[in-house]
Formats: sequence, C-alpha cells, structure tokens
Amino acid sequence: MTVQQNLLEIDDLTVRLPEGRAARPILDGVSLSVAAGEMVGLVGESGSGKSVACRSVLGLLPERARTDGEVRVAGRDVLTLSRDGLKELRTRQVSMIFQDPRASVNPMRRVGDFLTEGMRAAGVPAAAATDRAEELLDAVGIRDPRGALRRHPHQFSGGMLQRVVIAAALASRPSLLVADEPTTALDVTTQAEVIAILTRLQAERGTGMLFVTHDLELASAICDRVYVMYAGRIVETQAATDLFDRPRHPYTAGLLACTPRVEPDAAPPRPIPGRPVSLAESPSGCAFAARCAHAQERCSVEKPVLRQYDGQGLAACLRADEGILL
Ligand SMILES: Nc1ncnc2c1ncn2[C@@H]1O[C@H](COP(=O)(O)OP(=O)(O)OP(=O)(O)O)[C@@H](O)[C@H]1O
Repeated sequence: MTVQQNLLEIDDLTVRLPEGRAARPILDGVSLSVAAGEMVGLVGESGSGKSVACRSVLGLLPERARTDGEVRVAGRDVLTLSRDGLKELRTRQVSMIFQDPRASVNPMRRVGDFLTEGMRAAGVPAAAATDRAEELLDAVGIRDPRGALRRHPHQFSGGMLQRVVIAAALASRPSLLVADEPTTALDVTTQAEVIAILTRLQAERGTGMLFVTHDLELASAICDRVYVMYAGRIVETQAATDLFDRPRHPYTAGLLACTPRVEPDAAPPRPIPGRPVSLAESPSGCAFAARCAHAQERCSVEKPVLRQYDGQGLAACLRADEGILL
C-alpha cells in the first residue's frame, strides 16, 4: 500500500531566539500538515507565531534561531537544507505571499522585470518569459497585461499590486503557496477580490496552500482544514466547517464569539477578556487559562496536549471532553 505523503509536514517544531544569555521561546511543539491541493488555514491573534511558522517553511527563520523538530516539504527537511537546496526550494516548490505587497517589490524596477527575473534565472528565454508573465497577469485579472509589464509598482493600487505579487508567486508553478495575511493591508472590497483570485487559482492549479489570517470566519469559509494558534502553540485543528460549528477549544470559541454578526437575531460580539500573551510570557500550564471562563486550578499547572475528541479534530484543552462549550 502506498502511503500518501503530505506536501508540507511541520513536525513538533520548536523555535527559540537568543536574547542576551537566554533564549526566548517563540514556537513550542508546532505540528501541521498540508496535502497536495489542500487549502489549510492558520489562525491566531497578533504575536501567536503564525509568521514564524510560515517563514520556517521557506527556511526564512533568522540565522540565530535555534530549532528542534522538522519542517518537510515533499519529504525534504527544510531546516537542514544547504543554501543551494533552499534556493531550489524557493524557486521551484514553495512561494510565499506577504502581507504588504509594496514590501515585496522593488519600487525602482518595472513590474515586467519583477515577474520575469525568476524565470530568466531558471533559463527561460526573454520572449517566452514575457509571454508567460502576460499570461500570469491575465490570470490574476489585470487588464492590458502587456502595458502593465512596463509600469512601475507606484502606478498600481495596493490591490492591483497584490495581484502582481500573486502572479509572481505562481510563476514557478509551485506545489505549495504560503500566504501570510495576504489581504490585511487592503480595503474590504479589494480583500474580497484578492481572496477570490487566490482561491480560484489554488483550485484550478491544484496548489497546496497554507493561508494565514487572524480572521477565523474567513479561514472557515475558504479552507478545507484550519489550525488555531495561541502563544506559540497549536491549540485546535479541525475540518473548517466543524471548527466553525463546533469549536472544541475555549480560545476558538472566544474568537468566534467576538466576531460581529449582521443577522438580526445574532448575539452581540463578546470580546475575549485580557490580552494575548506570547509564549515567553505564558506561565506553566495552559497559556489561555488566565483569559478562559472555563479554567480550573489545574489549567494553570498542567500543560494540555493536543488530543482527539469524538473522532473530530484535535484540541489542547484539559476540559475539552467535558462538553464545556455545548
Ligand atoms: N526576528 C525576530 N526577532 C525577535 N522576535 C521575533 C522575530 N520574529 C518574531 N518574533 C517574535 O515572535 C513572536 C511571534 O511573532 P509572529 O510575527 O510569528 O506572530 P504573528 O502571529 O504572525 O503576528 P502578526 O499577526 O502580528 O504578524 C512575537 O512575540 C514576536 O515578537
């Protein structure tokens, strides 16, 4: 029997960054996977470690970072790849889309150069690279792609520039896309357009995607599965619809309850009390305990591990099997 290998497997990843003589913990035992063609969400508040987890996939952690665990893309451990191996990974297998498109492009260079440089470096002749760049711009809904190739980034709106960045990320036909809050810097209508483009292209091309957002509702709407992070740890993972209908971790339930709803009979949004903590600040036990309405004494002592309940997903909560959220 052939065992289906995941495209991306992060296995028990721990990241620490040296700070003076000590090392500040950033991620603790993070495990997640993305299968070929699967759209997977990674959700959490600011500072929970989403970007660090994403960066680990492309081997983009700070050089001084100390890591344990493995990050495998198509079976190869990114954390042990040579410089050439990393270059090959980034030019052939994995592309990343960042939050702010203006930070991803060189303002002095034309969009055509930005889109074709990777292809040219891979040996594609100039004319063929230009034709492909035009096709890519057309695929992300940019009108007059040939004219767009001659323009500079400042001649594009934020939304249009993010489309250009998506086109560039797809140029190498990657099997995995990592999108780190790709619409956070855009206005609401533009966000919707960019999400629609990303999900369409992901489905058409069968690209695996790790989609990072702080918006749990958005992740539940567009992803197959979702991981929820809190203070450097994964606290819950489920199929997207199950997570939305039946969260198992009080933090996930809190994120859903604080989202404003437009339905007339909807409950008003309830904010999660307190503020998010980083892994470094989190005491022993469950990092969410101080903000959790269901916490008991043992929650601030015992560290919960991810466990399965009712055959549905995994949650790291000592009380998840008591039906506290029903
Ligand atoms: N290069 C770095 N040097 C020092 N600390 C860092 C570095 N990068 C991240 N951190 C710290 O790691 C923690 C996780 O940061 P990260 O950017 O991954 O969070 P995030 O969930 O992506 O937040 P946001 O949604 O605001 O981007 C934070 O406490 C942050 O301050």
